[in-house]
Amino acid sequence: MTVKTTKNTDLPIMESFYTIQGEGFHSGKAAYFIRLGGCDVGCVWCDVKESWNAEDHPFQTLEEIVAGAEEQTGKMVVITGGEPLMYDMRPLTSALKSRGFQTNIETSGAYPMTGEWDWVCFSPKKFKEAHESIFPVADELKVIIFNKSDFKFAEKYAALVSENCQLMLQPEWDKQEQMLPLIIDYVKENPQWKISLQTHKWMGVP
Ligand SMILES: C[S@@+](CC[C@H](N)C(=O)[O-])C[C@H]1O[C@@H](n2cnc3c(N)ncnc32)[C@H](O)[C@@H]1O
Ligand SMILES: Nc1nc2[nH]cc(C(=O)O)c2c(=O)[nH]1
Ligand code: SF4
Ligand SMILES: [Mg+2]
Repeated sequence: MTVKTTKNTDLPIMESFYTIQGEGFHSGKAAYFIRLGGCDVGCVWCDVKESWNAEDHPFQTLEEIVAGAEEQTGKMVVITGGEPLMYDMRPLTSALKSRGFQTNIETSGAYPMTGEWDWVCFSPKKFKEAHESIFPVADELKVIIFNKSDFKFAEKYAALVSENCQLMLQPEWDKQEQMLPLIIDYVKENPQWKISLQTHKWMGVP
């Protein structure tokens, strides 16, 4: 019998799945998602509240996590959650990169940046201030538009990220009908922004 011990590089994993990146700059590409358990940001409209309590999700070793990625054909991995930056992301990203994976992260930026990333999608939240370490390394700023005041919130972060950061506005899923027309008008007036839709939900894939 082998006894499973918990190492401090183990991580709580809610789910892992090979799908199509539905959102943002890499939308439409095949990607293996690894969803970490644990988030204390508390977005009222969060579409994955089951992820919040880390204790609900079993720990996996780095070897187990990477083995799951290696079962798939694609080489792009998206680390999401929950809030991945609640954990030190150096061991996981280094293990993935040493096996030739592209490492992408979806994060609120509410915790200090750790890890070795090929693509950083920064989605700031009103519910918990972002840590300044994310501003220079964000490749993509993806702001969720839940109400009109979120355009001003988006511009506040656009001024903080680097000049070549991609600027994306994504309607909150349940507010799409009201917010999408406003987003369309906004992007026409402010063409530095692009629209991001949650296309996986339209396609009926995870
Ligand atoms: C569930 S979060 C997990 C990663 C990280 N905690 C974050 O918020 O970036 C993944 C992405 O989904 C977005 N998101 C969450 N709930 C949403 C909703 N109801 N409508 C649109 N986007 C949503 C987040 O802003 C984030 O960009
Ligand atoms: N297909 C798909 N694309 C996504 N892009 C970001 C997601 C996330 O929850 O982080 C997500 C997701 O949950 N599914
Ligand atoms: S930060 Fe991300 S996972 Fe956490 S509550 Fe907000 S949307 Fe959900
Ligand atoms: Mg999602």
